[in-house]
Formats: sequence, structure tokens, C-alpha cells
Amino acid sequence: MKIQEYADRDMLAIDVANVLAGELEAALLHNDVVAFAVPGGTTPGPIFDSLCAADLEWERVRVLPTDERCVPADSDRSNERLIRDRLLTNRAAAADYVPLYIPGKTPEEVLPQIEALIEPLRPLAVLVLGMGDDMHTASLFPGMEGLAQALASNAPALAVARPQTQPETRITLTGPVLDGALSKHLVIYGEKKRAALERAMSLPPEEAPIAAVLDGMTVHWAD
Ligand SMILES: O=C(O)[C@H](O)[C@@H](O)[C@H](O)[C@H](O)COP(=O)(O)O
Repeated sequence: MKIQEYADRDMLAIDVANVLAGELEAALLHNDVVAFAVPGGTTPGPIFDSLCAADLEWERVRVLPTDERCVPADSDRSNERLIRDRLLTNRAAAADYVPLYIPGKTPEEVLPQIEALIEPLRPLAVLVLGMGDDMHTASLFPGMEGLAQALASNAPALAVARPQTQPETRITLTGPVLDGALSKHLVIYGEKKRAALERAMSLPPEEAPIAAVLDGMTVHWAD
């Protein structure tokens, strides 16, 4: 793991967008189709605003969320909505979106169908993750039911998450899919998350799920 520090969040967003565009371009040289997984939440919006203008063959990029909240696609809690509004616009509108949830169904009903879409995209070419103060990443939350199975090396691509701290059920990429990405980036802001990340490094993944994916990770931090 290495940590890159930025003078401020605006600089971080522009630099990270450039790094991601470069990595996607390189991956497109060697692959017909390239999988690019991105988080929801409040952190990635400004990165998306810059990245969406990158001059890439976006029609060969498959964009998927690292996790999804089981809410209607027009909800302001939907990661799909954030990604469509802020990333899949401008040049990046040509990319295909691969959903992790199909509204109106129970997560268990749709899981096999969505897993079949995800499997051919493994390993992910480029992964961006966010992290919470509680050291969760994607929707792998400390203490949630099924966490050990979702972190196991033989876990299926997706898991249903029902964290007690969250208002809705979620569907998340599992530990091996995230950890197996060919290029991994974690974006965090502020001292609280930086301290949480440092704490995570000495904790088992069941207590600090982010710890399960830090091998080879580039962490991008601004206050
Ligand atoms: O949909 C989600 O909630 C995420 O993918 C999640 O893992 C997020 O990245 C962290 O909770 C950080 O969220 P913030 O960026 O809002 O701090």
C-alpha cells in the first residue's frame, strides 16, 4: 500500500481522474473490454466530473458500482443514479453500465442473474473504493452477518449486506473480486478517515474490512 497526499480535494479529484484515465487507456490497449468499478457515497462525484471528459474508447468500458443500495434507481441514495449523473455523461456516456441491483426484486432473487454479468468481467481492470469512518469499504461492514463468507477467498462475486447501521439492504462485490482488481485505488478525505485507515492496518478484516483489500492499494488522501 502507498499513500499519495494532495494539497486539497480539488487537486486530488483532478489528479486521480487523470491517473484513472491513463490506466483505463492502457488497459484498453490489451483488452477488448475493460471493467471499471467505482464507489458510491459522497467522495467520488468530483472525480467523475473530471473523468467523464476523458478521451477514451468508452464504448469498450464496462462501469459497475462496488456496491449498491437496494433502492429505486431514481433515489438520491442510489449509486447507479450518482454514476449515471456524474460519470456516464459527456464522453463517458458511451460506456455500458452493469448494475448490481434490479429494482423491484429482492436481492436474493437477482443475485445469480447479476453474478453471471460480473463473472466475465473478472479480474476488474481498475477499481476505486471509498471507505467509511467505521473501516467499511464497498458494502463490507464490520460485524455484519455474512462478512466472513464475503471476505473468503472462494466467495462468489456478490453478497447481500444487511448492515445494522444502514437504512437499506445492499448488494456488494465481495473481498476476492475487490482484492483481485489489477489496479486498486482508495480515496479518503480528512483526518478521521486517515486515522481509521491506520487503525485498520493492525486489525483483522472481520473488524476492519478495508484491511482485506489493501495489498497493492494506492491510497489518495486530502484533508
Ligand atoms: O455506496 C456506498 O456507500 C459506498 O460504496 C461506500 O463504501 C462508500 O464508499 C463509503 O461509505 C464512503 O462514503 P463517503 O464517500 O460518502 O464518505
